[in-house]
Amino acid sequence: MNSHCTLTACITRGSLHVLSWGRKINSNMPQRTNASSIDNTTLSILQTTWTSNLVSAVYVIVTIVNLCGNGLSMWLLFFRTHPKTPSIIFMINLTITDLALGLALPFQIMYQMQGYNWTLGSSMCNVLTVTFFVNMYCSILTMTAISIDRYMGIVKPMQFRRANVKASVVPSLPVDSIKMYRVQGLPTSLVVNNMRGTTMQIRMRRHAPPTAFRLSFAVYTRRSELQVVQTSKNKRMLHPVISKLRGKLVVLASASPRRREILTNTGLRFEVVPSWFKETLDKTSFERPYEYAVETAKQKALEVAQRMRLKHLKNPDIVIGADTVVTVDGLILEKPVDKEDAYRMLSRLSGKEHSVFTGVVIVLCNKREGGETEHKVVDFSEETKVKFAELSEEMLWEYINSGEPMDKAGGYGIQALGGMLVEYVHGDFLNVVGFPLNHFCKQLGKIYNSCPEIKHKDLAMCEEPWTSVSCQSEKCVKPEISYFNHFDSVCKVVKPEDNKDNTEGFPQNILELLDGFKASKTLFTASRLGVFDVLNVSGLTVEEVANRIDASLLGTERLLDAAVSLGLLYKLKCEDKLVYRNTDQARQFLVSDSPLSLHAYILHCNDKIWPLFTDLENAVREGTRQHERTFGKKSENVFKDVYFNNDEVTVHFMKAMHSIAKVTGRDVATAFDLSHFRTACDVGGCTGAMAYEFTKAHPELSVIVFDLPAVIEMRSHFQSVEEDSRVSFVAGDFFKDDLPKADLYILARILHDWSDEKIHELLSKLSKTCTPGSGLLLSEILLDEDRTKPSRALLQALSMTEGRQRSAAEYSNLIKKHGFSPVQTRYTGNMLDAMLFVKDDEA
Ligand SMILES: C[S@@+](CC[C@H](N)C(=O)[O-])C[C@H]1O[C@@H](n2cnc3c(N)ncnc32)[C@H](O)[C@@H]1O
Repeated sequence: MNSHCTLTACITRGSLHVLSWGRKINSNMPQRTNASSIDNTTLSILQTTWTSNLVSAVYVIVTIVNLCGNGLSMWLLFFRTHPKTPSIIFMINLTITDLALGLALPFQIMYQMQGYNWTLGSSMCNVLTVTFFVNMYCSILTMTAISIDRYMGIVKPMQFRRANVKASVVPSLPVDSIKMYRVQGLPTSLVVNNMRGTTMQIRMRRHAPPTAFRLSFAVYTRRSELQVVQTSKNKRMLHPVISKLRGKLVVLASASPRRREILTNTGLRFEVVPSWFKETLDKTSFERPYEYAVETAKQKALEVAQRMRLKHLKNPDIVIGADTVVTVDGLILEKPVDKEDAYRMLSRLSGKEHSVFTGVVIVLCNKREGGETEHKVVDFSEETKVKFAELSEEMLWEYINSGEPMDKAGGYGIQALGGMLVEYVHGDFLNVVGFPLNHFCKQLGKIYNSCPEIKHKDLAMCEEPWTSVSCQSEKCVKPEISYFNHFDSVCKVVKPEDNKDNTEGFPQNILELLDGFKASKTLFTASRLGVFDVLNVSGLTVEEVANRIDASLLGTERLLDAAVSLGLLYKLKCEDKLVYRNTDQARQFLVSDSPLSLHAYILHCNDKIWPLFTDLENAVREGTRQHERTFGKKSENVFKDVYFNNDEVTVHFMKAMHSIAKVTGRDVATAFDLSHFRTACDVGGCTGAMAYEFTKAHPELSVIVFDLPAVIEMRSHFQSVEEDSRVSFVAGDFFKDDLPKADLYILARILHDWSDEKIHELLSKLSKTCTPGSGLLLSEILLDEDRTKPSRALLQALSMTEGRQRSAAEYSNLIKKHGFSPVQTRYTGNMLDAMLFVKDDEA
């Protein structure tokens, strides 16, 4: 593409020289004619005709080559080249100017053929003159810009990449060797050594199984220029075993966008539910590094399998967990915690070969009658050897400052900038990226081929034992109540596992959705009645619970059993009595005074959100807020009119926000390196719960919480032991009052409540307060770009007032308009994601 454009441009530009040369000759001719004899005049006329015909013939050829060449170029650049990187935009500019010239040339031909007689009037003459000059200047400027662009790409590759974050086609680089890495005979990556002795790994944008992608062309032009343009085929399930998963609820228990991309490219449909399991296993207790990776992957996958059942009320069929570690000199390197840690890791890797292990766990889930879920765990690991080039201090710091190392095992990402550090890769490239796809497909093949007609109920036939989720108590055991055994002797009972065909096409997920509201209300009611509080000390019988919560025996038994079925409580046989006990999660999140209690938020959902949902039909019909209909209150501003119109309601609302911020705040506060900020303002910071997480995570940071006066007045209800002097409070309205001065502004769960117009109002005020280099940290549930997930965000949107949920790109577009540039986006895997922006320099 590059060479093609340049060639057409050269031919067109060459024609201009011929044109001026022809003109020169011709303009000289008449002078000589005037000064000479008749014979000379005749000769001169003959020469003029001959020259003008020759020049016209050259123009005709140039016009044809120009229009065909540049037309083809345009088509390729517009429709066949993605993404539109800055280099491609330059090419498009160049092609347009050349096409404009090509379109003007026929007029020149006509002019010459008529013996340099212009018959089209002065306006047309002006248009053509302008076209010629515009073409010339645009071409010169575009070529200058291309030269600068390439200079930056070669001499300052890191900054270049940061400045062109969206560019994934590598700019043209001087190259002296190219190695192509293949998986099953097809290319997965190119490693390019350039003239400066550095190495660049060019990833294929789609890491699909081999045949799922197509390298459309890699042109090695003039021996020193490389352009790679790659297109991906429609996602199809090429591995037979992947198609066997069709219709199953497959879950990836990982927040890694790289694993998600690798699996997406197989054509597999799956949900992403990032694990909450913290990677804190003791590494020294594992003999080999891959055992650690496998165990971590297992814990992640099992945590998600259990949480989905309890929290999302879904029973996944398969949960996939993965963990990648880098090992060098007998040490296991995970993700660096800060820049210094990244520096230590990368300098260890410099000039050496290291191993990358990914442990993968496939958890097959089987729901048995009675609601219990059994898990079969299949695991494996994959090793790939990678050698780093010797890294200079400058290169190391440049790479660390690019921000890329922070969320990557070993502190580098081979598929991105980190590819430049790599000398060679032995083994599966995708394993280094984070997921050994080929090995995964083989394992799935083994599972499905050993149980060919695999269905939920048939999984039990597989050889390896199922592990049940069991009660941990020493004294208490799960009650053995086998109704089937009891009745078997008197009548024929068809057990679910005998009924081979009844689950095929059974709308399990729809039935679970139908029951979703019952499950929510069970949780709300148990919380409201204090069930989890009374069960926090020890196991109690139904009578004891009924007594303490002051409820009927029958109703309490039903509620407790429903809570057991939802995995919120255990029901145990203890010294001949049946007792109920909190599960670990209930103890941690549902007991009202536990540090991470969601109790207040659950009550808020019951009291404020539930009634709104009973009016959902009206909200959908009318597309408006339902607060007036539901609560009998007019609500121009939902905060002032609904939540803050009396002290008790204000405190309840604040408690709800407080409990969510306690659970989500740490991940938001630690999402980015904020070490260069000293003061922050948490705009709409409510009780300060989020602010405390920020001061805990960043010892140098002070945070001012800015919120409405009604909220700040009530903040004494939330004074806690962890309160520190670095958090202060200022009352005000962010639409009307000046914001406190700070280096960093935090907008956590603020923007989704407002329309684009209101957001612009707030951002414009914030932008005026900020100086260049100030930060803006946004925390929201970020929608996928196709706005189809996560459902938590989309369900929440149903009860919104004037706000809406947005994707990272949508938030970014709003914020960029106010002079901020996006630095990093982090999907925390927790309830809230985060994006960091910096204020640009004044233009
Ligand atoms: C959904 S809560 C988020 C609270 C907190 N940022 C968090 O993440 O936990 C929205 C907060 O914005 C505050 N707020 C709403 N309108 C405001 C305004 N005009 N000026 C200042 N604060 C406002 C509310 O009082 C509330 O505390």
